[in-house]
Amino acid sequence: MNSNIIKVFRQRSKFIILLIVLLGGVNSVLNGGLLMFINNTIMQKPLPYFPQFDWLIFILMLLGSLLCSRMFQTHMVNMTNNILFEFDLNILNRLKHASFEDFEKLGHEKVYAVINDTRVLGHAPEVFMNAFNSLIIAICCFAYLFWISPVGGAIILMVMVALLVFYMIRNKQIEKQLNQQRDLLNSYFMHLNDLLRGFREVKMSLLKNENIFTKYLIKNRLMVKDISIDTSIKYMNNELTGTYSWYIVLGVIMFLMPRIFDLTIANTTAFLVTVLYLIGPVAVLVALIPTYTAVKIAAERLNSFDKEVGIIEMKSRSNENSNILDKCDFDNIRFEDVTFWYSNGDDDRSFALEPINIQIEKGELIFVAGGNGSGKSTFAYLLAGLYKPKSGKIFFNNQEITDDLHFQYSDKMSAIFTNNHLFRENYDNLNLLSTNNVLKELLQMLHLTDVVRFDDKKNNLGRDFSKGQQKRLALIYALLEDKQIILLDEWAAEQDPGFRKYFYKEVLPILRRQGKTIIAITHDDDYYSCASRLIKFDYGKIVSDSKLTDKNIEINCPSPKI
Ligand SMILES: Nc1ncnc2c1ncn2[C@@H]1O[C@H](COP(=O)(O)OP(=O)(O)OP(=O)(O)O)[C@@H](O)[C@H]1O
Repeated sequence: MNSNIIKVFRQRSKFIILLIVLLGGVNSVLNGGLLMFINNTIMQKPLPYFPQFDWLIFILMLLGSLLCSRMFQTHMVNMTNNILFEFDLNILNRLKHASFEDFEKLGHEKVYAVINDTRVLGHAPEVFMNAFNSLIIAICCFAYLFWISPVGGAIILMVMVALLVFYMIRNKQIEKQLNQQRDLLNSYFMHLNDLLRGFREVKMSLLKNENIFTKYLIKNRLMVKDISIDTSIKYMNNELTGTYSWYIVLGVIMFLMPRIFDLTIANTTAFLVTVLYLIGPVAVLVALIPTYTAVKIAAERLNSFDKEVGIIEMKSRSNENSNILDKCDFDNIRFEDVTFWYSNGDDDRSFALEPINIQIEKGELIFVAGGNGSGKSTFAYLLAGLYKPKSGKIFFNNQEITDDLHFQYSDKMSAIFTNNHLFRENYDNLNLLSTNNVLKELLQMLHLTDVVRFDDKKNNLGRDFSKGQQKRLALIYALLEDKQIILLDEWAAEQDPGFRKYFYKEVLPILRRQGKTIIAITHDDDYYSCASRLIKFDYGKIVSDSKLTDKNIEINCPSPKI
């Protein structure tokens, strides 16, 4: 089982675990005691001590058991919920510190499925503790049976062990099916993700609508249903075998044992009552087998999730380097022989960027151009610190960006990617109130004044915008973040021709005058002359890098003070 999961269990206070085990143990012994008490009363055997107070002892045992039971359950509820919380926290922490690269490889569906796994794991202690209690009761019962008749006790023990072996063997087959079910859950979330994100496209095509449901989602559920029925029937068969084996045991006690071992009626009755009493705890122990299998599978999946997301040591964020990049204003970024590639397998590179050597200076307005698939966005991800170079180095103000500086490096710039996401909440704590004059000027600059709806209560803006308006709003948010470097990936693609011209000829120069360094990926060759530098990519390689004349910088345009 994964070391992290064990850590979550181990982190519980030893005292609480000991208390729970103790309470469970005492309760089980009291339960066993109550059974013997009842048996003795049936057999009309008086108690060896204080027989005249048997009723009081019975009540005291009952109260003791109730009290232990209640305390045990309360602690269990607390522990289970704390563990569930810690599992959630563990996953959220992983995501918090995960790199974009790891997350991209992982996919959304695995995150959803792994959250499911934590639910299974969180309830594990409860089940195991109940099983532990049942085991103690079973041990007490067997001790009692051996005490009444060692041979009889041995026979029943043998039957039980045989049953257990039978269950274990059958369970091995079921485990494979449960693993299959878990794989199907992953792909179910993947298709569901496709459906929910592409709902509009699905509704536009009868064929797509039909296929995504029948060939993927419903087919997946059908397979899960079939496997689930099969495993449930296997478990049911196991349980029926178990239950009816008990009746055979009862038959042996009733008809065979009195004859073979010469048991008295009183002893036979004691045997019967004890075995009947044993059915409950043994059933709990047997029910543990599927739970154990489910827990094992969930733990393995969580383990591989941990590995895929990668572990980033928290100390790397808290060391003395932590604010090394904060201390200085942006001066330059330098790529030294930076390479990157996507791979299908171990050595199979589907696309590779050839070593990049460039230097970006403060105040530049760089356009990055090139055909589709030439590597512009991959370069942008490297520049943004979302991808780490496979080889080579990136320097920020001559400071090498080592692994522990990557998050800070990314934080130095604002980026708007092609498939930019507008968040529902104001996670950046921006001032989005209607009283913010800077915001008002930016809205004016990007022609959104009449479109935007302020929500002063939530310090947020309404979200009903067209694609082009969303990009403009994203740019406003990026400018409110007030970072010195702005990275734009085909930002103007959704803008109308008039606004596009205004953007290239007026907005970008204003931003430049304010000291921003802008790197914009663009296919708008009509406006390449607006840049101070043009970098062209082709087949993963920079094929040209030319400085242009700064003719568009001095434009008379109202300049918002940001
Ligand atoms: N996550 C990924 N995994 C594997 N290959 C990828 C991934 N992202 C991009 N690629 C591949 O890398 C190559 C370069 O892609 P990139 O997105 O950098 O091109 P681009 O120049 O930005 O193209 P476009 O102008 O179409 O946006 C493409 O061949 C693409 O198939």
